[in-house]
Amino acid sequence: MTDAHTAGPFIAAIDQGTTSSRCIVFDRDGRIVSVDQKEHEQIFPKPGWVEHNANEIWTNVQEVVAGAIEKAGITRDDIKAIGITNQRETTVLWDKNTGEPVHNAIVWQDTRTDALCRELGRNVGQDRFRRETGLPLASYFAGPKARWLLDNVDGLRERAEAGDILFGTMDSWVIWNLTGGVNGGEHVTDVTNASRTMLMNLHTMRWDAKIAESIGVPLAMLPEIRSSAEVYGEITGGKLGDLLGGIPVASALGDQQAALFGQTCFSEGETKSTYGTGTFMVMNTGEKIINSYAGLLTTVGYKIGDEPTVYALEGSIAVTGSLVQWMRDQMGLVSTAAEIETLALSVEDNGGAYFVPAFSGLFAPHWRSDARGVIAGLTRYVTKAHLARAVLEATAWQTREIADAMVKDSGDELVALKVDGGMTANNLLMQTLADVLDAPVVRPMVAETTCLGAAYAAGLAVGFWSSTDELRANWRRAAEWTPRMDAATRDREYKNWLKAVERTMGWLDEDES
Ligand SMILES: Nc1ncnc2c1ncn2[C@@H]1O[C@H](COP(=O)(O)OP(=O)(O)O)[C@@H](O)[C@H]1O
Ligand SMILES: O=P(O)(O)OC[C@H](O)CO
Repeated sequence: MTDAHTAGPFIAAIDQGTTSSRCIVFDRDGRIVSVDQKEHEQIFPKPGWVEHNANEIWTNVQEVVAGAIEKAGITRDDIKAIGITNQRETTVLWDKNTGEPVHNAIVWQDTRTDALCRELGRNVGQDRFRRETGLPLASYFAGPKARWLLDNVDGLRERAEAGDILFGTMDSWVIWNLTGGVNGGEHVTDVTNASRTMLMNLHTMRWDAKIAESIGVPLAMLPEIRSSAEVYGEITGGKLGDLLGGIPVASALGDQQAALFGQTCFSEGETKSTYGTGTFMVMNTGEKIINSYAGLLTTVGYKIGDEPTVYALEGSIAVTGSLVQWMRDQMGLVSTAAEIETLALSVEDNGGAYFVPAFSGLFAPHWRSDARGVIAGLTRYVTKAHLARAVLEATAWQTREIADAMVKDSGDELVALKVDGGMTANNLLMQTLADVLDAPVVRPMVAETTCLGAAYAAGLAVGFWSSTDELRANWRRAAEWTPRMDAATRDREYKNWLKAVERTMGWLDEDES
């Protein structure tokens, strides 16, 4: 246990993320009692394709849950409930009779459905998808990934139509396995995860039969859509049956929505941004569904049991922390992610260089799958230290573009930004962010807001916490960065950034993917 004075009971949360799975045990004050984490393999079969082995993920989930319980030195009687949060959109199909995935899971970053999305745009029209699902047609979302599997795995469509194949994002896969798997596992998803499939109607909160038909996904394979905080079932399955049998599985939220919840952004207009592999800024828009005209996603923020649905606007950036990883692993420019800050601090500025990491096209607010990465403004003056600056600035400027879009769509000014995620350890980045946003940036004491949000939702579902007001009292500021950049510099740099963004577009031709 991290704190000798921490007393039970506790809530556990599983975060099934893009690069790793972790389990965290929290106490009633929302403090971390123990953590266990395990990375899984990233599989790149072709350029632009990214897969995960869903069996490896399930094995890791069981190990980290057992690991966190052991590290906390507690037993099943000390745990009141377990919550789930997960990388969103990543899609797995499995045979309900054997529990075996029919293919590796297709990850959210995977661009193999680009051509399919363009075809759907021509045949059905962009507007229809945006209006009903809140999402632009893009390879990012789950529905087209399921269609790709149905078209490319031999005999799969017939098996799916016969009702033998189940579809899930990672929440569904984990919950089904936790609650019994082939022996009666619950096939459910929550409204936040369902809102990323491109198959759920945002207005009715049900699967949209016409949209599903136009994408080519049989309704028979889809899970039941439930709220984000309620008991879906009890742990009975796998290795965890003996250790934690009977513990209620009581929440599910996509990881960015969980972070919104963990940051206690419960009021309309409150906004958080999470800096990990990618970056995701999410604004609570209350019970209002705001159609985006500025390139954001309209999505579900959360739904607690029978309470009304809370909606959100989201700006998703595909590549931020993964650019730092790329500089480390592919370019060898630094040996650890943290070193990028030391290298960047060895120079005053970016030396005129701008790095737009459009590795999977550009997500919000552009949604351009034909874009590819660019380093603009190169001269012989530029050193690797300037590039390190440009790498960090890329995250800040991409956030600025999203913040501008949020102001346009919501009409609300950004008063302050709550941040979390691995990259917030970088002080230079956080200062640059405050500078380019011209707004304060604040980080809470518990930076593991994703797991915390899932724990909060599970705790509310079983009465461990009584209300969101009680949760709000747990939020404590750990650090704050205030803007220091003068307006003229900010405007000049933003203009240069936007020029560099222009240069990424149209790199791929219509017939390329
Ligand atoms: N000090 C740092 N400076 C810049 N980037 C960092 C730093 N520390 C970690 N990162 C980046 O943050 C990401 C990890 O953050 P995390 O929140 O664990 O991500 P995820 O949940 O997406 O796996 C990695 O992409 C890594 O490159
Ligand atoms: O697992 P993360 O933190 O990289 O988050 C991934 C997002 O949910 C993708 O939409």
